[in-house]
Amino acid sequence: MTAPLPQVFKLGTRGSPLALTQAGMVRDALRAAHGWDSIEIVVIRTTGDRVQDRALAEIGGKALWTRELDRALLAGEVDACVHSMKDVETLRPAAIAVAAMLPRADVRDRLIGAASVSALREGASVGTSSPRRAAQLRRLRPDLRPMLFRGNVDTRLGKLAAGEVDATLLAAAGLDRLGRHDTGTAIPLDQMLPAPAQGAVGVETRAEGAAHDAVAAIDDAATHRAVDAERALLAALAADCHSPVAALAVHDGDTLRLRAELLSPDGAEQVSGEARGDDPVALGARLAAELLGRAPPAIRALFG
Ligand SMILES: NCc1[nH]cc(CCC(=O)O)c1CC(=O)O
Repeated sequence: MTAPLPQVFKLGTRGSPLALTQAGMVRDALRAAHGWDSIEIVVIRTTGDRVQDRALAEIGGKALWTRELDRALLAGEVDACVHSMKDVETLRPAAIAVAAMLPRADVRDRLIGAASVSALREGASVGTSSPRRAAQLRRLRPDLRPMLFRGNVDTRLGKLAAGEVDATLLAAAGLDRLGRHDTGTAIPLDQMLPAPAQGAVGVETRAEGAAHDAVAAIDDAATHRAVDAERALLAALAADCHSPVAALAVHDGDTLRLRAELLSPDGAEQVSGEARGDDPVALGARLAAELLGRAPPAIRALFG
């Protein structure tokens, strides 16, 4: 039996300004699709929100952004949860499904504090706690010094303004959603390939039931297929958040073109490649295997 839709549809989210903006976008899309006027946004504090002083990779990884939201979803306290797909583990509980993704935003990273990576002064410090961004920066410029940098977008921009670092990197998607269209300069994709799923907002529901089917009505299939390919690559690599991995799938007619890059943490070693295919999951797995097969030992040791 399928559970009926509740009177008030509850949308779970983290409480950061970006998370709330994204939840509002999902609410608006559900309202437009179904005419619902009773959608309540329920803020749930996650472990990732509480722990601000250490790199996520040290304290347990991406699950820290979803655990409390998963629990509320499975307990029926909310009907759906909104996530940045970039922050969602590839291995998810079987009773939870990604019912929809919103149309993807600008996938690039933006540099804030200099006009380009080459314009940064010799030895500049760059605030980031992303192993991918740190490795990519050092591959481009071994003199740069990545510095641990956490907190939400406004916190990071505040630390930059206070002079704690010379520059920082943030996803264009988050900046744009916060109305910060003029903050920073986009780094070209051939210099910095984004994180898998960057720029994609996903909506998870319980795998079965009316909420799943109602949310599926707002799915952007093109975004969903591309992100599925990127996440399949990540899953096949058995990557964790210590592993510097970049990936981007784009549509080329009916086929997907997936590019990916694996790096050593210091950026000294890199392996990259691309593949095309129709089945997102098979494509991600195939490119992962191909890259691992060619990866130098320093990179292969980070995976599996
Ligand atoms: N890890 C934090 C996070 N998760 C999603 C985004 C940006 C929005 C997106 O990629 O959809 C950000 C901030 C950032 O990386 O600058």
